[in-house]
Amino acid sequence: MSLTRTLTHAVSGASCKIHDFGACLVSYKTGAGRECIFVSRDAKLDGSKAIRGGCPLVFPQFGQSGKYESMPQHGFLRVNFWKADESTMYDNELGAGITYTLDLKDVKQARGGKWDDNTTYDCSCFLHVKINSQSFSTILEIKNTGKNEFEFQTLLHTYYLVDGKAALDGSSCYVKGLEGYSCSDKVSRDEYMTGSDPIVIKGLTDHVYNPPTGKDVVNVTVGVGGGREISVKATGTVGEKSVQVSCVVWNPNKENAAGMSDFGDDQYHDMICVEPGILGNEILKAGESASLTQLTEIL
Ligand SMILES: O=P(O)(O)OC[C@H]1O[C@H](O)[C@H](O)[C@@H](O)[C@@H]1O
Repeated sequence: MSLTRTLTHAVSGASCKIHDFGACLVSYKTGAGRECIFVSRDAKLDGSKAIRGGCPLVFPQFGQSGKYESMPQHGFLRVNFWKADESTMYDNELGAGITYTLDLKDVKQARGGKWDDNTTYDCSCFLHVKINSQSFSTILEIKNTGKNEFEFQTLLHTYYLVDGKAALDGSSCYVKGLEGYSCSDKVSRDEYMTGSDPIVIKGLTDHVYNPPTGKDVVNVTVGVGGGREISVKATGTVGEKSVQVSCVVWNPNKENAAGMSDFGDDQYHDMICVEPGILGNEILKAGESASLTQLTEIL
């Protein structure tokens, strides 16, 4: 049985592939057939490890916070099998789409800390994927189905394919639109405000950009090599209110690529991760839902 489902938008010819493990979007091709998503050639696609590439889903923690330290990095969504809800599939003039679901009771791997087998929390997660000729969107929705509120972080860890091995060429691979954000550099431990220069990959890059007060949405333009650009817009809600969305920019560079068994030593030239996330330790009350929406348009 194949673990990957292909969705095609008949009118435009655009298509995407979604892997059941982690409901990971592992390919999006425009109507003209251009691939936009990076997946490592060494990625494990058999459910034995989080997929190295695509759009891994992060929840209830980003990274390895002290609070849930017994839970593996980035939480449990990316390392469990989700169910495709075939009743939600559609393909019409505006686009094609499908919804995947994961209930906490079906989470077999990476439970831990406050989310271990004795947890007092419960949740159901939904990933809505939509594609059309020039864009794809992923909406991650988390519903608190338990009796207790919980604190969480969530993020869409999207790996974009960079053409022409240009990830380290700042003239064609960059992120614009994060001016005035506060940057937390996880490598140097520096904290600073961004200026007007685009963000470029100079070496090992692991930056968390938090927006200034009053700015909730992420709206960036990403250079992905060969003079091509994409637009990434992201919004977040918790309950009825809109919340601030941060943006992580990551490239493992030579030093970290060498240490990853599921990433080709030279492949850091071929990708840039631009990862919108709700990282403010929001509280999700019983019965409420949170959502993180990412819309990527190929310009
Ligand atoms: O290796 P992973 O667990 O997939 O994490 C890959 C990367 O994810 C994010 O971008 C984090 O900011 C990085 O610190 C981390 O290295």
